[in-house]
Amino acid sequence: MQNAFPVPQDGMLAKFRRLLPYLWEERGRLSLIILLSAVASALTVLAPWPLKILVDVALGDTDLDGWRAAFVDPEHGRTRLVVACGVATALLMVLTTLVGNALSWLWASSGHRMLYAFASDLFDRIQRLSLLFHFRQSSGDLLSRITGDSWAVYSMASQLLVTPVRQILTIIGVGATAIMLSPLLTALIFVLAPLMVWSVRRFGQPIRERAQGQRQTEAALASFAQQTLSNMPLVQVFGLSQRNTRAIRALGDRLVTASQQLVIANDGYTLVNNLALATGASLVLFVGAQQVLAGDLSVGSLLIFMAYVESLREALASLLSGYGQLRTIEASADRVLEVVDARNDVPDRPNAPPLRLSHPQGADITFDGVSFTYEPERPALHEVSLEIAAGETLALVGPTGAGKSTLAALLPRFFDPQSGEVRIDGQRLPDVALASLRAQVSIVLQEPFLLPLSIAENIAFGRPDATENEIRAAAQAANADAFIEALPDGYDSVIGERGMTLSGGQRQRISIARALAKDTPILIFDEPTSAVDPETEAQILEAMSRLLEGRTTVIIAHRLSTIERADRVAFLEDGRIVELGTHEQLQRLGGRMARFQSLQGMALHGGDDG
Ligand SMILES: Nc1ncnc2c1ncn2[C@@H]1O[C@H](COP(=O)(O)OP(=O)(O)OP(=O)(O)O)[C@@H](O)[C@H]1O
Repeated sequence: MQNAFPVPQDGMLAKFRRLLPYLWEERGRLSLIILLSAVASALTVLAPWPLKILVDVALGDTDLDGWRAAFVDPEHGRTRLVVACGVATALLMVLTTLVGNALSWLWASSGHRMLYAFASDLFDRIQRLSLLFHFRQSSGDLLSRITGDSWAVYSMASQLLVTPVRQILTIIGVGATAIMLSPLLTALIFVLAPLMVWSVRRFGQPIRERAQGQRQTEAALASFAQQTLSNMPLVQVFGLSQRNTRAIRALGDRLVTASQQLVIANDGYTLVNNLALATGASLVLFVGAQQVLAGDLSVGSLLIFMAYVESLREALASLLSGYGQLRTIEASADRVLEVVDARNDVPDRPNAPPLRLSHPQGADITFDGVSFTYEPERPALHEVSLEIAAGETLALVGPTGAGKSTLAALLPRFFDPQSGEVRIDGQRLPDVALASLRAQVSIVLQEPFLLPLSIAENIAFGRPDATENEIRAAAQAANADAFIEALPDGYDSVIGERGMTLSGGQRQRISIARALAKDTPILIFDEPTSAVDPETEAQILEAMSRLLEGRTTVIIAHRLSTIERADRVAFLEDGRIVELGTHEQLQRLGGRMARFQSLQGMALHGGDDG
């Protein structure tokens, strides 16, 4: 499928800068997160200190800035200091947990708020893009951009702001405290830590690759299952169930292998991680012990260093892994910014006036030298000119691919012609507010479109303020009231709920009722070709006649019975109107339309109610 997006050219930082407004919206919470991160870093630095004081002062003989004198009283020996160290350790642990919880809570709420604000803006943007864009872009791809790639804004805040602030503060705090205790050991851990992190990262790479492999297999399995489930009639008629089950099992086997490989890679990573930590810790222990023996370092300070080795390794690893994820985040940012930057083919001019209609019934429609092309080399419409008078019903007839749907789609501005213009009551469509134009147009599609809502809601779709009586009146006029009333929940029956399904003819009558309820002066009707029984067809035709009254209707007609109801017929071939007139005129002319009709005789007459 052709991609509807231009290739993004910006650098990584420029892309991230464009997502900053979403972070700015959360500035209050983010500031609090940064403040709490500083507290968390301070707690990490303080955590091993009670142990040092316990070892050096309470158990040993060092007098640390008068601590010994203050806490070790001659009466109770060292007990008071031991208790104080125990309480301090417990307090630090509780505080660390509480601050960690507060941080998780704050980040969960503001991170997700940013994510959903961004995803809903993206969804809104996608809904406004022209149908041309949607023809070119698969809905699955757009869905993955909304639900998957919009996480870029969350990950960006996390990896470029929240994590680095916390880890850099920890590194500074740990580094400064360590230098005060022993510059030599500090130098050693600062040289060792990046090496330890590098070795861990080096062996961590296969995990990412294997995790990706596992996700791809999972996605293939889900997509295969989804395709199978949505094509059940085909699966059953062609007896594909066994073949499909074999394919699912094969995918399942691949998934098992991928999961095993991931576990092996994870175990290997943990092993390297622990080896790296053990090497670093034993080197610090060795050099530190020499210093203790030489009287240059206390035992408690050595214990602090041992704790700091782990804290530093953790902080650096987290910083580097965030850095490693930047490319992935950038790839997602690209995909969401592509949607943000996608050119809107049907721009809505700011401050455009609303469409003003000048007839009591319907509106004059003019197609003036309109050309349109989906793909450059295959024009779908060639300089089509056509006038439709207010209140007239015009049937568009022609072979498949002639351009009937394309011509009709220009009216609600699903897309704009590349040349020529469309006017309603003399006003060029791009000159009026898009919403006001679409408010005057109803569509009944060949494939009736119903949402999993109640029948009443489906009818009132284009006019949410319709009263119960108006909904019922529309259903009655569409010959739908009787079958709706016969349903267990009547108008409150929800489509698709508890197996509630409707026949093609019933669905069609609901979509006619919807158009009647919207009650617009302009109607586009794509006539259903599906074979319905003569009684249902007669009911649809009768409902359709009521629908056409007092409106300007463009009807893509496939049946003789419909063509005969139209005031005029435009016969299209290869994107051109080749004949135009009343049905009788075109019959008498004995030209393309008459020939087409006689060739299509069976289809045109087959469903006719006459
Ligand atoms: N989404 C699209 N992308 C590319 N080309 C398209 C697209 N839709 C239609 N076309 C092409 O434009 C031309 C006109 O198509 P259109 O659907 O308007 O014809 P139609 O007369 O309504 O046909 P049908 O009766 O089969 O619905 C055809 O050549 C078709 O292949």
